[in-house]
Amino acid sequence: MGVEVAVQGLTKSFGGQPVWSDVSLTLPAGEISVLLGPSGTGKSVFLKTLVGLLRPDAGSIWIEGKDLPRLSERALYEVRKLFGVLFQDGALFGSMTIYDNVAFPLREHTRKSESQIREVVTEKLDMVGLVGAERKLPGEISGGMRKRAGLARALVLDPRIVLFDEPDSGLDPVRTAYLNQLIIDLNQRTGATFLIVTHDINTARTVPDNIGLIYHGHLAMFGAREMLLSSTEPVVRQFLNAQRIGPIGMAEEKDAEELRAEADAGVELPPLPPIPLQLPPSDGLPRAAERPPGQWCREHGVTPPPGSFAGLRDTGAPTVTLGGPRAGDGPEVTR
Ligand SMILES: Nc1ncnc2c1ncn2[C@@H]1O[C@H](COP(=O)(O)OP(=O)(O)OP(=O)(O)O)[C@@H](O)[C@H]1O
Repeated sequence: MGVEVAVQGLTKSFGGQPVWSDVSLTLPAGEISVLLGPSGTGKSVFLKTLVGLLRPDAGSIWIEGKDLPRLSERALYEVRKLFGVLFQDGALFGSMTIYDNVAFPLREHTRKSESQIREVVTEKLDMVGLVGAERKLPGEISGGMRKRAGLARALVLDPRIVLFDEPDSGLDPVRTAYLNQLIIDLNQRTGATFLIVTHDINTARTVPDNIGLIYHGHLAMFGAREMLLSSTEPVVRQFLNAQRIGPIGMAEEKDAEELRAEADAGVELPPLPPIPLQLPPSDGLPRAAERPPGQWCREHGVTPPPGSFAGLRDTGAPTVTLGGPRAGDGPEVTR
């Protein structure tokens, strides 16, 4: 099962330059959360800080009653075993076969015999659909396969928290859809807590239970997927709907003059698009943390954008679309 990660007042700077400050959020145990933000806002730094590769200047990261920044190196080493990390490029060793790459953490961190290692490696390669590629070198397989090999390696110690740094970067939309399905299925199967950094808006809209947005050195918002997708907060609305109109400029924040010019010209953000259904796991069962579509909006008195949750039948039973990256396209299949 996954564990909760509670971040409180986290602050990080390099050479006196703050990357972000006073970040507080809770990753609920076993749920999928996505972290968004313009380039360079420190999303990768956040992941590295969570896993203890970087020390924060201030703040706490509570996991199972332990505050990570306060731990000794030795204690931190133990807590790190709870984590699996999929780095941006898969971070595979180029001179090692896929098999040896995936086996690496087991050889480093466990006393398993080679036959036990073979069992685990084969299971994880099967999970990510890479059986048959064991003898290949990373340079001999596609980018999508390298991501999946990196994922198999991230899962090999049965982590309870998995961090994904842009798992979809460099992948075409179809491969991204497959990878997203794989992530949802792995979450369902392992029950681990997932945090995904992505720039892919479709992923952010359909995969997670929760969404966060880092902007201008702060966590602008973090909460239930429906909260962010129905938010009228300009930064959230601009980012989640991939618009040029709004406070985010090419080089971070627009200045007051640029914003005034936009207002004077009468340009406004377009209406919020409908909230899609969450992607379901392939096993046909509800997601572990699944809430009825529209529940958050109902409970908080928020009217979702028109056309939201398309595919719901009148009975209230959810209907979903299989096989595509976007819920709501194509034929409806009743679960
Ligand atoms: N080890 C480091 N030392 C000094 N500065 C660093 C270090 N690591 C990251 N930075 C700086 O921190 C800032 C945030 O970088 P980071 O890679 O976390 O951004 P990001 O939001 O993940 O960007 P992108 O979306 O483009 O991947 C950048 O200005 C970067 O140069």
